[in-house]
Amino acid sequence: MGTILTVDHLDKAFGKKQVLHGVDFFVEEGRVVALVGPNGAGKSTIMKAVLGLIPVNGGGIDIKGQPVSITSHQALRNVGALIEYPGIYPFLTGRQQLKLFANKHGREQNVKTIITAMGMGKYIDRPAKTYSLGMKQKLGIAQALVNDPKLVILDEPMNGLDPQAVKDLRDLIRNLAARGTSFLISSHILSELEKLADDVLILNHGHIIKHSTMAALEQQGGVGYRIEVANIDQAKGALAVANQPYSVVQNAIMLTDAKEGELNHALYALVNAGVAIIAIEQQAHDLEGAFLDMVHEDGEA
Ligand SMILES: Nc1ncnc2c1ncn2[C@@H]1O[C@H](COP(=O)(O)OP(=O)(O)OP(=O)(O)O)[C@@H](O)[C@H]1O
Repeated sequence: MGTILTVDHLDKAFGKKQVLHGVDFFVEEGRVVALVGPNGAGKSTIMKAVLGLIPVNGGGIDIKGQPVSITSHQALRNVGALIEYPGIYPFLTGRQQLKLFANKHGREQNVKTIITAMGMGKYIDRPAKTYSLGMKQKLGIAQALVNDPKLVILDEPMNGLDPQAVKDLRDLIRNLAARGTSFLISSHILSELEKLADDVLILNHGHIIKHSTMAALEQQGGVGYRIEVANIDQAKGALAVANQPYSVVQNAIMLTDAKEGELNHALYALVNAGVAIIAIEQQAHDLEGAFLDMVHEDGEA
């Protein structure tokens, strides 16, 4: 699989404020790439630049060998996007709007397919002014997908969606990616993208501070364990003697980011001290923690 999007040393300033500093990354075909970062990190600015919506001060954007800029939009024919708020015409129905966005070729079928895939059949023939926030968001995503683009750029697509809609959207994106569609998806909530993304770009203060696969980031997040004990004070004493770092939540010992052998070491110390162990649970990988550590180390308090 080749590269569909290359962002090369992108610089952007708004007035005197430098917002992007030499941003470099690429998106490969069929990959779902998460663009993650705190509020104001520059996620939307990158997306607007990739879509040729704002001028940049340096660097370049290339989609499948063609440059994109504020004056050069040819490469965007195969790109679908939802940036910030979906553009909705209140007096048109959802279906009428999708038809407006859909290319002439295969219009009827593409519109029907996306309505079914997004589960919008019940309300698609009502005027959009009667839609809830989540319905409008889904319509915006459907507009981005209706022409079966090769690259899809979605800024905070899960905003306003209920848990079922979030799951449906994830399934749809994974299916499209399996057929070769590439996605660049922003969020400041890493856990939201955990089940969805193949690759992660972490942006802080306009710098890419990490470009990694989701799998590698999960490893970095480390594994945690929760050890429930009968007597928490006795357990704390035993772990202190064994020099084992831990934290306490109610009547349980927590080992966060546990290195190999650490669980054994802690259990050995507890059993040796006669502490009754009631339960041991493995905690999910602490991705959010890994993300916050990286941003914090980079200088975001
Ligand atoms: N049109 C503009 N004029 C001036 N400053 C701007 C403009 N657009 C964005 N900025 C500034 O650029 C920085 C990056 O904004 P951007 O919207 O790209 O961040 P973000 O990572 O998408 O944030 P969020 O998670 O809050 O959506 C912020 O400091 C913001 O105030």
